[in-house]
Amino acid sequence: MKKPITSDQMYRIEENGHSVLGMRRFLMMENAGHGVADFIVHKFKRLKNKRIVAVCGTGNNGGDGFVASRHLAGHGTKITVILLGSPSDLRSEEARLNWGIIEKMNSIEIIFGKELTDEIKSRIAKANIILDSIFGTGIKGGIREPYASAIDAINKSKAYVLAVDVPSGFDPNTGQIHEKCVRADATITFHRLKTGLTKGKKYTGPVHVEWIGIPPEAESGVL
Ligand SMILES: NC(=O)C1=CN([C@@H]2O[C@H](COP(=O)(O)OP(=O)(O)OC[C@H]3O[C@@H](n4cnc5c(N)ncnc54)[C@H](O)[C@@H]3O)[C@@H](O)[C@H]2O)[C@@H](O)CC1
Ligand SMILES: [K+]
Repeated sequence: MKKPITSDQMYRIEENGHSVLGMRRFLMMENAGHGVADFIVHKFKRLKNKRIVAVCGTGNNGGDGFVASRHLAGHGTKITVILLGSPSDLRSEEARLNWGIIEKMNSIEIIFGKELTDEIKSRIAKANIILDSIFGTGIKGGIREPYASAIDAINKSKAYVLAVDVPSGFDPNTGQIHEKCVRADATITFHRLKTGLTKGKKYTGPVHVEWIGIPPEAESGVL
């Protein structure tokens, strides 16, 4: 197994890949989102008529959820993207780019807002598959609303839950919980294991590492 890394090391590797090697962040996000979609396609041989709900935050973890949803749209599924926030809160260029694409897709239902409305709760409750794209390596401090209620709603649902990078609420470095945490059936993490993911499977389920095309040379000077 390759050596696990901290979230800070991951950001430095990403920055080297983007700025030094020209492997742009939007390409990394494309590979991450495609990896998530591919994982679901292989896990569920028949996706037709499955209700997939991607619950997304406003950072790049959410952006991975937008990309995964776009890839899954070709499989005859019913996909809903829930953005917990406003599109104007999307922080990075790559998340905004991918939001701009799914906004134009009739095959994806989009719901957004800063509160966990009954409509959002109902979509989560009725889902067969949930992509947990609320927080990844950018998580800091206690969980605020509407995220705390969204985590509760995901944990209450009977859906298969795939955590994108880390379960939301899980500290990628220590494996500790930020008050509450998505309890995932499986986790797909990117580039390398994060150190916290080696600390027990209660919240993560089995962890799959997806290579997202960052050249190994980007690790130079970091590891
Ligand atoms: N590092 C990399 O090389 C790559 C990262 N990608 C994805 O990007 C993620 C990291 O993205 P970001 O750095 O944008 O961070 P995240 O998307 O993990 O989270 C950041 C967002 O959550 C908010 N937030 C953080 N803690 C909170 C709390 N306790 N309560 C409420 N809001 C909180 C922040 O204000 C921010 O809006 C990774 O986990 C991964 O999924 C991928 O797109 C591919 C490449
Ligand atoms: K997540």
